Amino acid sequence: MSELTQQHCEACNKNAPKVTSDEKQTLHKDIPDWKIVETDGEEQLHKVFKLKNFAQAQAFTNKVGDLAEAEDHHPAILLEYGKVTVSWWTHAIGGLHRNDFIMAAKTDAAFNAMQ
Ligand SMILES: C[C@H](O)[C@H](O)[C@H]1CNC2=NC(N)=NC(=O)C2=N1
Repeated sequence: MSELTQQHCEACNKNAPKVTSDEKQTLHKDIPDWKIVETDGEEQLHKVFKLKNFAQAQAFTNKVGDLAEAEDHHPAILLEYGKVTVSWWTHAIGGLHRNDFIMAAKTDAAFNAMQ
């Protein structure tokens, strides 16, 4: 499990630093299944999680929501039957902050704990 799961988000404002491309490469190695995609000119982390049915997908969605509230860092989540798509990025800076990699790692851990 990535040691990012043990870390916590720092408060973000518009002056917070985006990850450099070196940091991005290093951090991505801890969460290799996440895709880095550009949406409306802003980089985001995306991953699709497959679950057994709607109830399981909803339970996982709620866990991710609880993590988000605990860290005051919030994702976009698409809940479908047997499938949850999670996207992390930092709205305040229009891109990726270290927080997003921490939250992606915590999301993976929450998923793994349900299996
Ligand atoms: C004050 C509070 O920390 C901010 O509004 C937070 C809330 N959650 C957030 N979540 C994400 N993903 N990006 C942000 O910039 C952000 N800002």
